[in-house]
This record gives sequence, C-alpha cells and structure tokens, in this order.
Amino acid sequence: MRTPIIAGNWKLNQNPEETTAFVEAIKDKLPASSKVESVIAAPAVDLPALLAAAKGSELKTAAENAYFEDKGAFTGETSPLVLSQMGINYVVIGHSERRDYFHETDEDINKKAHALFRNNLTPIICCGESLETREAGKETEWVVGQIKAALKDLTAEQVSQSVIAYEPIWAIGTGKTASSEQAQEMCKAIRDAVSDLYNEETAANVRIQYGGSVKPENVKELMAKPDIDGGLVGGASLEPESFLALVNYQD
Ligand SMILES: O=C(CO)COP(=O)(O)O
Repeated sequence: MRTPIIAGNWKLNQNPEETTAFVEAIKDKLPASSKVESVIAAPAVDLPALLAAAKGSELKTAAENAYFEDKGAFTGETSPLVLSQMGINYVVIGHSERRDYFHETDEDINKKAHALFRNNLTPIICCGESLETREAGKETEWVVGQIKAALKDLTAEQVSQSVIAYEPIWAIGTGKTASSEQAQEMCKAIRDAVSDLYNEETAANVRIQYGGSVKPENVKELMAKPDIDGGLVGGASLEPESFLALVNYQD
C-alpha cells in the first residue's frame, strides 16, 4: 500500500522566522505520517529553522534542490551529503522552474537522483509538459521521456522508494488545474512506464504526485484517483490553514 504524500514547495518564499512560526502553527494538527505524509520543501537557508521546529513532529522535511557532487569547488551549490547529515528526508529535483530558469537538463537530474540515493536521501522527481507540447498531442511521449532519463541506471529498489511529481507547466501558479482525469491519465502513463522499465512491483510501489494549482477545494477529487498518491503544492502551501486542509484531506 502506498502512503499518500502531500508536499508543500515553498519556492523562494518564507524566511527562517516565518518558517518557525508556520511549523509551530501546524505541528500538532498533522495527520499521522503512517496515514498521510506531510512534507515541507523550503529554501536551503530556511532548512535549519525547518528542522528545529519540525523535530519530534509528524512533519517531514525537504530541500528544493541539491547538487550532484557532495563537495568541492562548486560555488553557490547545496551539498546532498550535508543535507543528509542535517537530517533532511526528501529533495525535489527537476522542477520545471529549475529546468527553465537554471537550464537543468535530464542528465543533470539523473545525476542528482544518483547523488541523493548515495546519501540516503529520497528524490521527489518532477516532470511535466508545456502547453505547446500538450496542444501538439505529445505530452505522454514527453513526460515518459523525462522519466526514463531521470531514472537511468537506478535500481528497482531505488525507484520503489522514489516519489515522482507530475506537474504540467501550464497548470503551475496559473490557477488552471489539470482536470482530475487528465492528471490521472498521465500518472497512470508514468506508472505504466515504470512497469515497462522495471517490473509491476516497482510500479506498484512508486508514489506519484500531481502538482499544479492544487488547493483545499480540489485535493479530494485528485486524491480519489487510483494512480495519484499525493500533491506537490506551491501557492496553497504557504498559509498554515490551507496546508493543514490539504494534508488532512481525508477528514
Ligand atoms: O510548482 C508547483 C509545486 O512544485 C505548483 O505550484 P502551484 O501550486 O502554485 O500551482
């Protein structure tokens, strides 16, 4: 059985003081992590505050990015080794904003996935098509291609533990959610691709999130779909009340 996983991706929002206040406001109202995993992905500079405030609670922690080398002359990067030493649980890799604004390639994302597993961190691997690609009817081919590249040379066991986030670019921050049918269709295509690349058991284990204008009003409908195991949430994860409504969607 796959445990649902709802992750807030704060992007470049919140400072350490706001991080502490946010976690204090939510930490006693989270579902048991055996029922629904609640995760916050915060900017690297906020991670010490996030970890300190989340200590002893059900909240899991994530970084929004990491480099694929553990140490060396890589000015400005974040070490996966240090994230692991700090006690971070997940790292988001391959977000469309990283691909678009910071020119990350499929190859970089694959190297990052390997670096995370080398350091006992779990990747949340993002994929998703542009509006142009969808209008050309090539969205499944595009997304499956991204997933194949991201998973290259990972073991079945590593893929079983991974989280994949399907985020159509046209639905991010636009208020335009993919319909729950469109989201389900792509999440199923991703699971089928994992089954073809590995085996049915791996496909049954991998957790697949949908992201793109997820909010308290649509989370239930999305989570009711058989291949959607969670959400990766931007805007609606920034207020404690809204985040709590998302992670407690089963109540
Ligand atoms: O990019 C996203 C999460 O990673 C989605 O952002 P929004 O929920 O603001 O659309």
